[in-house]
Amino acid sequence: MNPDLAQERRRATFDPEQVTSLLYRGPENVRKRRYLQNAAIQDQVLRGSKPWAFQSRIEQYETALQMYIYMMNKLDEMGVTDPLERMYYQEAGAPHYYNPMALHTGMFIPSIEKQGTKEQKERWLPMARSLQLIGTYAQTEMGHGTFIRGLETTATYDPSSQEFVLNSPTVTSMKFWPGGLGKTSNCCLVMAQLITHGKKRGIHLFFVQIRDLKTHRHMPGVESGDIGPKFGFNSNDNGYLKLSNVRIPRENMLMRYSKVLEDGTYVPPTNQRIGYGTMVFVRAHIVTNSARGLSKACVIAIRYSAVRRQTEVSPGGPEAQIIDYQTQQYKLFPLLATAYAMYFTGRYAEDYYEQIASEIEAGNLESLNQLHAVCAGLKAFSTWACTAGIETCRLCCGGHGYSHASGIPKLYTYYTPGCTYEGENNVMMLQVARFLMKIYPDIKRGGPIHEFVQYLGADLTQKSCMTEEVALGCLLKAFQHRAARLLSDAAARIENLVRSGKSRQEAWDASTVALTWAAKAYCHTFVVRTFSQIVSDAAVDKSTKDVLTALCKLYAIDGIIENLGEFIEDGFFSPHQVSFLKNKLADLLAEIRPNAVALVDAFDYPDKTLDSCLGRYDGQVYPALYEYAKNSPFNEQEVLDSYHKFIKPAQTEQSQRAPMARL
Ligand SMILES: CCCCCCCCCCCCCCCCCCCCCCCC(=O)SCCNC(=O)CCNC(=O)[C@H](O)C(C)(C)COP(=O)(O)OP(=O)(O)OC[C@H]1O[C@@H](n2cnc3c(N)ncnc32)[C@H](O)[C@@H]1OP(=O)(O)O
Ligand SMILES: Cc1cc2nc3c(=O)[nH]c(=O)nc-3n(C[C@H](O)[C@H](O)[C@H](O)COP(=O)(O)OP(=O)(O)OC[C@H]3O[C@@H](n4cnc5c(N)ncnc54)[C@H](O)[C@@H]3O)c2cc1C
Repeated sequence: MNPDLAQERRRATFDPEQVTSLLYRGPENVRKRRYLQNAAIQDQVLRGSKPWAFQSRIEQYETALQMYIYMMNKLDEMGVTDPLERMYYQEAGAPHYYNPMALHTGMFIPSIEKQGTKEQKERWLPMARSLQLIGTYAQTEMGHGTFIRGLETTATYDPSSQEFVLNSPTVTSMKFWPGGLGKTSNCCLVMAQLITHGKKRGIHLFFVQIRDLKTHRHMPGVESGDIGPKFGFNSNDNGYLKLSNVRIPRENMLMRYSKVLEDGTYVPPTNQRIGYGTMVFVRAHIVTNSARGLSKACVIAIRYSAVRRQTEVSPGGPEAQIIDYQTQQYKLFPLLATAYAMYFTGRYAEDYYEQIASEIEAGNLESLNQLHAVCAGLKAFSTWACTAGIETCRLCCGGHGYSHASGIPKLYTYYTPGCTYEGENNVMMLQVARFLMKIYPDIKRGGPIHEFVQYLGADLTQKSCMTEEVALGCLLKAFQHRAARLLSDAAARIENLVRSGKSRQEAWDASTVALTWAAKAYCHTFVVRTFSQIVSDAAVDKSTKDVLTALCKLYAIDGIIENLGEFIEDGFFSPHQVSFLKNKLADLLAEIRPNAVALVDAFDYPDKTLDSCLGRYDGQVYPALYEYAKNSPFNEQEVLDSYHKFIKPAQTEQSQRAPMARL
């Protein structure tokens, strides 16, 4: 054990086990999580041969497939059915690979479960669970990802044969990006424009078999393939799909909410957006996923910062641990606080999703819009925070952060597409703004509205209650004030533009930056509120609560300092109050410092999950880096063939022109 890291753990003022328990919802869940992680870590088959980063793309794909299929079988044998528990096992078993069948379990099966009729579930789910059907969610096209009402793939109903005929009429209508579509899947749910009786009825999901179930060759009229290497996700065959007069039976349209009868009569759903449900479900889960990504980067960067020593503080004295530099703390500790904030908010988002989803199941769609706004906003807010945070962690590791040995570049390339997939973040924020603007008149009137948004009607002339002590309640009020004011500013801007003669749509289009500010501020407030609520309700001892409260305050204060203009432009904070905040920020960095390592230990990631030479629990960073470097295929030969092919001839040629000087 590295002595600095051992010392850090002795210095902690709280029991990390209590925090682990809070993060993973109780000691029983922690026990199960550890059991599954250990089972994966100890499994020889999952050890792998060659480090992930040294493999070709095809090798990465094949290794990922082999490992995930093995793990699916193992999980079935162990009787583990809960998706989260399955994920814990997989995360420890194959942390380096993005599962080529992720869309099968993450979107294909859930879509059938949520949007299929009883008969459709009976028909497809057993086959999907036994991998006879391997499916994906094929919505995005080359020409459209965001504006899904503009999708071009058509599904035209032919009453004479009671079939739908699917077509990709243009190059841009080709499905493009769906995970596992290229080579892995033999079927997919295709989002297509339904046409019956010659009329367009909007987009709907259709089950389409794209490959023969025995030979895996393409079905007639189907062309599909891999889209090529990407920034990350390279063990996944994100694919393209072109459909030419592909016929499927009427029963293959997912008909739980909307139907096409035998004669082609269209029965619309109660709410046209109910068919977007799978996206809402995934968005709710992306929040905790972002917390996972950012927390892993924090574990790596904070442990490494405790081990790494750089620069004599006084001439001839010992070099300081880099974690002792206040600037390093200012980069890392707010991110640590953000990771905790996102874990707690993710838990809230998942619980809220389950609550509203069961209301929807029971036929009550009243809260669908609000659920959509909450999930869209938190998905965007959390993925932005995660991606930016991972990059800061990488920079905090200096040169070694740039190596795959650190584990951070892979985290970055794995998490950054979260800002784009499942709804591009700016577009998601505009959906939040749309929801807020829609209820704004009710907010202003003081009409009955959900407690999430009540504060948005607050008196905007009020000033901050902040004192030198910097209470959490005052911090939350500051976020509420900022969100209310930015929303009011955006609304006022739209009204002014309308009064000046613009149409409502034109006024909206000319106000999307202001609307996005308002939506982000709303999401930020949501996170601060959730974090402070969970910390204040947490059943932990006083020393643990003190540490978590310090983290929560740091999250809030850092959020204010980073967006200071928005908090002071209307005079809400006085210059005096801003200096209280700045002083408190510095105090909190010092307060968190002795607990930083214990706070990352509390995330409880085994070394195998982190897959990082810098983030090892034992802090043996330097021997690990040396081992990793030795593994490079470059080092398999003392002299590479390329020396004889290129360098030697070049040297010979050069030396003929100018004879080599004696060394
Ligand atoms: C994977 C999860 C498994 C979970 C298992 C359980 C836990 C196990 C743990 C495992 C961890 C895994 C965690 C997650 C891992 C992440 C890995 C994921 C891998 C990658 C997957 C990527 C997949 C994809 O990207 S699929 C494609 C996604 N595409 C999009 O998101 C498209 C974005 N565009 C849209 O959503 C729409 O087009 C939109 C909203 C921009 C505009 O739509 P539209 O034009 O129809 O609407 P508007 O005119 O703007 O509004 C009209 C009206 O509709 C309301 N509305 C819009 N959307 C919705 C909705 N979704 N629901 C409800 N209502 C909606 C809107 O509010 C308006 O209402 P008004 O009342 O009229 O104002
Ligand atoms: C790794 C990865 C995996 C994916 N997996 C799947 C999958 O399994 N299945 C699937 O169907 N799709 C998948 N996708 C596709 C993904 O869902 C889309 O890329 C995403 O929805 C964004 O759409 P787009 O690419 O059309 O972006 P665009 O909409 O073209 O966005 C480009 C820019 O335009 C801006 N913009 C677009 N519209 C608006 C607007 N109305 N207002 C303001 N700004 C706007 C955006 O903010 C962005 O800056 C995946 C993508 C990636 C990267």
